[in-house]
Amino acid sequence: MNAAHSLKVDHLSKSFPTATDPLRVLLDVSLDLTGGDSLAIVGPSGSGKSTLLHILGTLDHPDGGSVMIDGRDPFSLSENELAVFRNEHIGFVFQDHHLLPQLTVIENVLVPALAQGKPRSEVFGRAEQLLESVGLAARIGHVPGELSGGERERVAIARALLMQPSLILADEPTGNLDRRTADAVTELLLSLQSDFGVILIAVTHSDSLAAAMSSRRELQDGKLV
Ligand SMILES: Nc1ncnc2c1ncn2[C@@H]1O[C@H](COP(=O)(O)OP(=O)(O)OP(=O)(O)O)[C@@H](O)[C@H]1O
Repeated sequence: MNAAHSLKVDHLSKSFPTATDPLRVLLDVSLDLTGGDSLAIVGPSGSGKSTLLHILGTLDHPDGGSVMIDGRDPFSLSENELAVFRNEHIGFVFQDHHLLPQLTVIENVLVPALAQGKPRSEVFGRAEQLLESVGLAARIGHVPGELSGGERERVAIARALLMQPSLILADEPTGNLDRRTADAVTELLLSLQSDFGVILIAVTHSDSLAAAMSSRRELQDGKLV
């Protein structure tokens, strides 16, 4: 557990405008997590899982309620401050992993640091170590197109951990993988998350991923139950 990392969500709400009444997706969502916690969010299609993940990732604003990450309200920051905050505090692992096809594996892992102007020499060693942790030390000079789906997902995990985030948000991280590869990626993600004391929130339809996390909540009628 890493008490320095915290996520506190209080009475979050979000609607989207439509031609008639607004579509009320999140009505009253609250969460209280600290470093080392892992939470699976499940729920039917359209229940608002991705909407919630986008707000927790500070990629979208809530209509009401509050989000505090490490005791700070990201939505009180300016656009530029928020971009830096997001880069330093939040790692993303998405189903289609968003790796840049023209960059090598290690360059992809370095992207969050280079985007922030950190010298390559300062972070290269950590990127190498992370790639070793995910079993890809021998592949650092390859491009994503030369890797399997599970290997690409492991690059995305290494990239998400580069900036020593407080929070990792995963959207269907094993959705495109066969069962055996999915189980291996799940095990790796959870073991690194626990070693680094990061908070992990994963949206998933996978029962085996949800069962491996320390808690599981369902989004139902705009609330987590
Ligand atoms: N930008 C938007 N504008 C209008 N409606 C939206 C917008 N984004 C999402 N919605 C609607 O909000 C609801 C929740 O969508 P969301 O993508 O969060 O669901 P989900 O639980 O992640 O679904 P799935 O499991 O199918 O990915 C859906 O009815 C969707 O159509």
